[in-house]
Amino acid sequence: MSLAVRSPLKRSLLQSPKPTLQFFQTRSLTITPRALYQLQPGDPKGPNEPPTHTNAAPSKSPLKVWPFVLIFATGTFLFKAIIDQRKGQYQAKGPVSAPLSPLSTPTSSTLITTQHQRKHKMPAISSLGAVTREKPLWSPEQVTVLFVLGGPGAGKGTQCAKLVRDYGFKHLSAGDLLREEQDRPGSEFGEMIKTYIKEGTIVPMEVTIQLLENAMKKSMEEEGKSLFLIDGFPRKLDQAHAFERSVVPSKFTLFLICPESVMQERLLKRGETSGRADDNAESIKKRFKTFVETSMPVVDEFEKQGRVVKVEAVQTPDEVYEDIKGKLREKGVEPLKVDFVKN
Ligand SMILES: Nc1ncnc2c1ncn2[C@@H]1O[C@H](COP(=O)(O)OP(=O)(O)OP(=O)(O)O)[C@@H](O)[C@H]1O
Ligand SMILES: O=c1ccn([C@@H]2O[C@H](COP(=O)(O)O)[C@@H](O)[C@H]2O)c(=O)[nH]1
Repeated sequence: MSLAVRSPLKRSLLQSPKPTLQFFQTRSLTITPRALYQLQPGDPKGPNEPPTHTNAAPSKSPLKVWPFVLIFATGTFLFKAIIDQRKGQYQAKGPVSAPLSPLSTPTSSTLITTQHQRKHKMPAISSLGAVTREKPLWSPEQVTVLFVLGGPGAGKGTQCAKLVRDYGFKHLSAGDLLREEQDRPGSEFGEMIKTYIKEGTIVPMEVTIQLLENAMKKSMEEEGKSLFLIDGFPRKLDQAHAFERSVVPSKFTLFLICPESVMQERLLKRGETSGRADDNAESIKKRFKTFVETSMPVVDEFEKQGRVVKVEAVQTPDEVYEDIKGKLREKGVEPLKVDFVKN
């Protein structure tokens, strides 16, 4: 676009040498040697005295001014065109929301609106910079992450509670973080999260990854914990790639295998008391569909990379946990040692 605009103007300037020539001819008069010059009334009498006359004949040639006007106008036009083009790439047309504390990173005030956000009609997000990072924030030596995946109701939360007790992990449930953000007064994402959860679909990764990163930072700063169990995440390939690229590569994924009929029964039972908007037959059906179509490809990809530990999750919680412990041991992950002191 810029070429089409620039070239006719450029051509007209190049094809017309006259204005430039006229300009230098006019200027050359002012440097006429003093000896050839007759002193006029009003001319300065000394080197520090200004002239008092203004009787120089006004130039009749408009070409003296037009080259400058043309160059200035062209420059301004091109500058504006470039700025507008860049704005279109990075900004939404809609209103811009202010940063909000749990989702904002204090160092970044960048306005990011990705194609993804536009496609999903998300509001422009201030300070959700985590996913734009090209290098991971932490290395696997600094931070250990185990993902815990499985269908809805497979028992991820139940098993994570046991692992926290025995291994000293920090448990971060992506679903819990999203529900917390949904209920936070003043959250600009609350309504959006509510809709995604009710429909059993996956909240855009920018929000979930920023919530996780903020929670990880908090845990490291306040509790000194850098061993994380990330439960119910990543639920989609884009999340998996973005998290490992910009936050930290995971160590491996613990995957709980459970038939839908068993999970449905558990969720309907849980729904009697959980108060969760998605523990009902209609939402459960949608969650199962999302799990098969969107989340299983994540497990499949990690499995191809040899990074999945699979455990059957139909037995009692304690039996499932025994299997998990055995598999973790094979991977070199051991429980915290407790020394009992005999009296
Ligand atoms: N092995 C098990 N046997 C029977 N019930 C179980 C078992 N594991 C978990 N439950 C029960 O099933 C319900 C779902 O468990 P849990 O919340 O741990 O699953 P989840 O995978 O985290 O679910 P979601 O993905 O919906 O958060 C809970 O009521 C829990 O007590
Ligand atoms: O990475 C994630 C994790 C969860 N969600 C949404 O939250 C609900 C509930 O998740 P649970 O793990 O069952 O608590 C899930 O159905 C998704 O809608 C998400 O979008 N992204």
